[in-house]
Amino acid sequence: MSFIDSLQGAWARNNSLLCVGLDPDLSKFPAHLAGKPDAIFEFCKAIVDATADLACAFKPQIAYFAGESAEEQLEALIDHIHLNHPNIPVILDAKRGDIGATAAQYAREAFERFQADALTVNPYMGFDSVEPYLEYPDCGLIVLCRTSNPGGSDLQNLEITGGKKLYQHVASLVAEKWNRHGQAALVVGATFPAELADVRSLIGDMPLLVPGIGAQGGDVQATVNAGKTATGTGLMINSSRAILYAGKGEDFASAARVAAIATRDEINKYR
Ligand SMILES: O=c1ccn([C@@H]2O[C@H](COP(=O)(O)O)[C@@H](O)[C@H]2O)c(=O)[nH]1
Repeated sequence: MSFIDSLQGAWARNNSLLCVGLDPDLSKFPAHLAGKPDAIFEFCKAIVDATADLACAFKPQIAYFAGESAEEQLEALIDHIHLNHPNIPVILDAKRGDIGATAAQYAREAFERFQADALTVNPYMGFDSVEPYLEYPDCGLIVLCRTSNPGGSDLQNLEITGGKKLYQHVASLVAEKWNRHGQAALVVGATFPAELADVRSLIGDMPLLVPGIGAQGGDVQATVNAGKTATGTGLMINSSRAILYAGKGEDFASAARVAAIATRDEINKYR
């Protein structure tokens, strides 16, 4: 099944636009996991199993695994999700971007080694740097457009030809030219709801991955109002730290579930 079909199924089945981010930071783990060789896998598996009926997607951020030389635990985690929660797509957040020959290897890594359903990519190097990912038409290609961090404005808000801003150009370029197989989505931060509404007006119903609620303080009501489609979907609203570290003890997964329910329900209030 394609990423887009799987996402649409999860939106409907779980009645949820919540993407649970998997950013495993050992320094924030509960004490009983300290020193365990597979602590990252065990932590993330418990979060996944506690939230799978509440989510439309899972988003592991590769840096948290690679920084601990734990890529094998990432492979095991994605295998676990596919086996036990086959209807929830996995977005590998790696923000790749390089010349075509290298991008082809990044595509193999994401879609063949890790078996991710979608990958985040950086558009800065242009079309030939994203073309290799189009060889995997069932996999999602999620392109950075207007990121949630304050420094995103340094380049993405620059006015380019015709008074357009760079992020607006990226949105239209992806929607009109790069999305040859209907597999594309964009990243737009919840911390910039006006730009989120602007991007939605440029791209039709293309899905948006929206980080920035929770720990980054983005407003849920403004985010949903700005980004939803006419059917009240179109969004993967990510929260990582606010869910993962909602509890500090052995019951961390139950605490994460409570936080995920509250977030899903708040999102649903405004759909
Ligand atoms: O613009 C962007 C793109 C990606 N991210 C990633 O999303 C999560 C956010 O984590 P929180 O703990 O919910 O703040 C993290 O993996 C980032 O790398 C983003 O924040 N903004």
